[in-house]
Amino acid sequence: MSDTLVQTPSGTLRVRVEGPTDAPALVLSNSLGTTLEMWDAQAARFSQDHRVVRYDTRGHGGSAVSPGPYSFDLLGGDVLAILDALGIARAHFCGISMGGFTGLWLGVHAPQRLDRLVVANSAAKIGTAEGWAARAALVRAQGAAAMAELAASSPSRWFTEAFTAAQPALVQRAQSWIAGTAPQGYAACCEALAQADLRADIARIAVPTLLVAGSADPVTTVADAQAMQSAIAGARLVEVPASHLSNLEAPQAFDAALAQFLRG
Ligand SMILES: O=C(O)CC1=CCC(=O)O1
Repeated sequence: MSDTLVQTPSGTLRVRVEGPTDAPALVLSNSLGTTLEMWDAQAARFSQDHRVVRYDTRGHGGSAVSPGPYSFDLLGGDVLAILDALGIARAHFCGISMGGFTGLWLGVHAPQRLDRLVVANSAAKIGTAEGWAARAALVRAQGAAAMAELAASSPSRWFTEAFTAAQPALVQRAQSWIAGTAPQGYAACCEALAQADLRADIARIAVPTLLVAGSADPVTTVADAQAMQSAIAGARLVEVPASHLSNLEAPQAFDAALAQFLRG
């Protein structure tokens, strides 16, 4: 499987494209501390009838670790650069957590590039500015040691205890993504999250929107998704039996919700 490197003025982005070139495009955007591989199951399924475009968010995986702090103007602009490079005028977009926030940004700032928007396990304001700033400072100060700690504690943020016990290989694979994330890139994304707040803006989102919430998500809660549903006209909300990385913990429910929504 070969990846494409898309050039932007501030570094390259690792992009993987699968599926028929003339099919509707579906962009998949990863969460903090993961890579485009988090979407393997969804890419296998949806590339049957979509041109699936997934990428490593800046600072992650094989994408540039450009100097931070980042912002969602930058991370959203990266998606537009990918669409431009691939000659895609409009796409469906599905992002999870930080990737979901990128989707909200696109819904507010670049709706002309979106067909349908899926925002999974996310919120118009994720966590607190202080919490993200503290995490970024720790990672910048301690580097690899801090990333190892974050990898060790990631199952409690990402998965239910039952899933962690039942699926150790998958959980270890997810931990390998965060353990392999460049500290400077991770910190720069935490700094973007610290500044990110679209609560006053998401009412402007007019593209058809699906919100996916994990019933056991301690990071971005069902209440966060309900608040977005109240703000975004016509938004649908589906709750799946999972914690934060719901596409990994409940792929059948996640994929069914996504497939039904994309069918229109
Ligand atoms: O802190 C985490 O690992 C969970 C998370 C918050 C934003 C995101 O993308 O992941």
